[in-house]
Amino acid sequence: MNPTLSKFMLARTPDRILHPTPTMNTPLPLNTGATIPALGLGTWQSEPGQVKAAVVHAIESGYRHIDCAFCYQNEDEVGEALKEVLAKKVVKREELFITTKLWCTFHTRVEEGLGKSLKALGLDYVDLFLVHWPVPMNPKGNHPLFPKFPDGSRDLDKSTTHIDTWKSMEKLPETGKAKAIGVANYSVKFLEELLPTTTITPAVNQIENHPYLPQQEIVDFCKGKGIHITAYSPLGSTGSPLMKEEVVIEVAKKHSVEPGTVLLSYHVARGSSVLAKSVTPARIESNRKLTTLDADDMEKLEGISKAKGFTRFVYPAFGVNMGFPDKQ
Ligand SMILES: NC(=O)C1=CN([C@@H]2O[C@H](COP(=O)(O)OP(=O)(O)OC[C@H]3O[C@@H](n4cnc5c(N)ncnc54)[C@H](OP(=O)(O)O)[C@@H]3O)[C@@H](O)[C@H]2O)C=CC1
Ligand SMILES: O=C[C@H](O)[C@@H](O)[C@@H](O)[C@H](O)C(=O)O
Repeated sequence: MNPTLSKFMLARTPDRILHPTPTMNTPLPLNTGATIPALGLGTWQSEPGQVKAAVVHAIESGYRHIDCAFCYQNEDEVGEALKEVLAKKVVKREELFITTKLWCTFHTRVEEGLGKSLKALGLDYVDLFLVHWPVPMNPKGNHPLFPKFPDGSRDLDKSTTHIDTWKSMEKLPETGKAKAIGVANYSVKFLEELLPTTTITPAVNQIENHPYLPQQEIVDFCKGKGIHITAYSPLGSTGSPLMKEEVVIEVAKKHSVEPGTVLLSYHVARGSSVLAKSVTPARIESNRKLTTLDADDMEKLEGISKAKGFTRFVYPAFGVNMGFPDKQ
């Protein structure tokens, strides 16, 4: 083993680097006994008209993990892509890892929410079903996805809580329609509320995560509870601003790789899986590459937010204290 890596693993965080030679489909363990491929293709803001081709291209070029959500309003097109690759026998269903998410206006209609996604995706089951945000919104408001009050604030459903939502989520694995269940955008505060009430521990917490927002507290907390972290917006979301970050470029040059490779590999080095969105064929291909980062690389990447502070790119105006340390 690389002596620097070995020193890092022993001296700092013993089991932090799980896969010294990661690949896009390195299987990372979930608390269900299943595994999740290290890299997934994101589909948020992938426009209808573009997302089918992106998903087909990704699967044909080796991706096995696709991240979807009902509120992305493109699951029918993702479904067309899945139908095509399955019909062409590029891949078998059981070789794919498909995630989707329960939208906020469906917290009191969990089975119905999953059913809508399954229908759009053309699937009998998903590998992972996540509560998208721990915030129920009014199912009978003035919009099916984003109900608002006249003053523009989000119309929340205060008659129920994310804890009630999880009780309904827990009924899904026995139906076979969701192999695993989990959460997204949960802070330590919300997990501390939820975990004492559960019969099934969430398999995954999908969170915004990148060198501008390392979220060490929730990463460590989840690790202690056996909850796998999936990192979203690893490139800094729309426009991929982190690709231009000097330290990232420096680490990429050292390894003769693209900055994207560094940004994606950072998560796998922490034991997390990671989602990168692109509808551009060359980027979908380039994002497949992961590399091994050593202790010095990780320290440099961790130094970015120490020097510049935190930046969170995805913070919808729910008007709720999410318990994120960078937002208090
Ligand atoms: N649970 C949740 O609440 C959330 C989940 N997610 C999930 O995570 C996924 C990834 O996060 P997302 O916010 O989309 O952002 P990413 O960090 O993946 O960045 C996407 C942006 O980077 C561009 N890009 C992709 N690859 C490259 C490359 N190699 N070089 C230059 N630019 C590149 C894309 O452009 P282009 O497409 O034009 O190529 C797009 O503008 C989402 O799509 C979604 O599936 C994201 C946010 C919230
Ligand atoms: O998954 C991506 C994001 O969470 C996205 O679904 C939300 O930011 C949504 O657009 C909102 O405004 O609440």
